Amino acid sequence: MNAMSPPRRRPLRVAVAGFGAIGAKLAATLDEGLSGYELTAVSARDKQRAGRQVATFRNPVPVLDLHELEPVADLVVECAPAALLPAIAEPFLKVAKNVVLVSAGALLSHDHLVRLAAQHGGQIIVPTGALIGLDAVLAAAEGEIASIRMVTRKPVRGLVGAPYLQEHGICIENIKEPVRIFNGTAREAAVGFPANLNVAVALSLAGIGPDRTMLEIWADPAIERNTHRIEVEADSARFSMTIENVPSENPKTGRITPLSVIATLRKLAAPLRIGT
Ligand SMILES: NC(=O)C1=CN([C@@H]2O[C@H](COP(=O)(O)OP(=O)(O)OC[C@H]3O[C@@H](n4cnc5c(N)ncnc54)[C@H](O)[C@@H]3O)[C@@H](O)[C@H]2O)C=CC1
Ligand SMILES: O=C([O-])CC(=O)C(=O)O
Repeated sequence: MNAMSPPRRRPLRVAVAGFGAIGAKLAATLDEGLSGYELTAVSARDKQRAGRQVATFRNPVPVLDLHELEPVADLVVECAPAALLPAIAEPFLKVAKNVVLVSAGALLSHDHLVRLAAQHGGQIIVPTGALIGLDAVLAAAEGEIASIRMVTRKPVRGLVGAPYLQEHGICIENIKEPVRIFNGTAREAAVGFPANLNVAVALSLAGIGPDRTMLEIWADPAIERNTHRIEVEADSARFSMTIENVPSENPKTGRITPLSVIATLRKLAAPLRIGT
């Protein structure tokens, strides 16, 4: 290398844990080429099905069990059911490697993961995901935020099966009008709606925490999109934002979510970073 040539860094080896609506799109994008990264493995519940999909990649990678990912990757992206978060993140954090995660709601019941990152020097990175505006919320949180309120509206098929509905005997399958099914804190929502409200927890962690971030959830038979409206009152600014997400093949997950993960990875490796 002469004095003028740029330093060459070896691409970061990435494992994608979970191969559903988010993981399959992310893995395919990594396979097509994302500067600074190399896909080295994926993990899926149905290994044969994932194997058939991965076989069509330019560079097919192995489909491994979760505990086999750490030795073959520098970074893991968690895109699996929330309950698997510790099994995915712990092996990486224990050896000071970074974890990008989308099941943000699960962080509240597994906050030891943040201590593990601090103890060993790794990092947990939570993309904005299906939400909007965490940059402004983070900036406002450097001052004083008086209140954050979010209202989520989802089509019925984006909410059915949530534990909160079952526990409270709430049946939404045949509703004809919008129904408010939850009014509480982000912490309570994470327990009651683990596959639906990661965004509320991400918002709370960016802002004033899960016990002060207030949330309403509406089941609305007339809408097609998962819609989140946020209202923030702070000493630096007042702002409100709405995002209307096109559902992916998983009706609980907005199509923008894997794109947010891809943008996060791109930003982590970029010579120019835009946004907070
Ligand atoms: N932060 C955000 O904005 C958002 C977060 N999410 C969350 O992201 C996570 C993933 O969402 P989707 O991709 O839509 O889910 P999905 O249900 O489409 O995919 C989950 C994947 O995990 C895999 N899986 C299940 N058990 C496994 C095991 N033992 N080992 C390896 N893989 C296993 C499944 O095979 C499947 O491929 C969920 O927790 C969801 O709630 C979803 C949407 C937005
Ligand atoms: O809006 C979406 O598409 C997904 C969502 O609410 C979440 O997982 O937090």
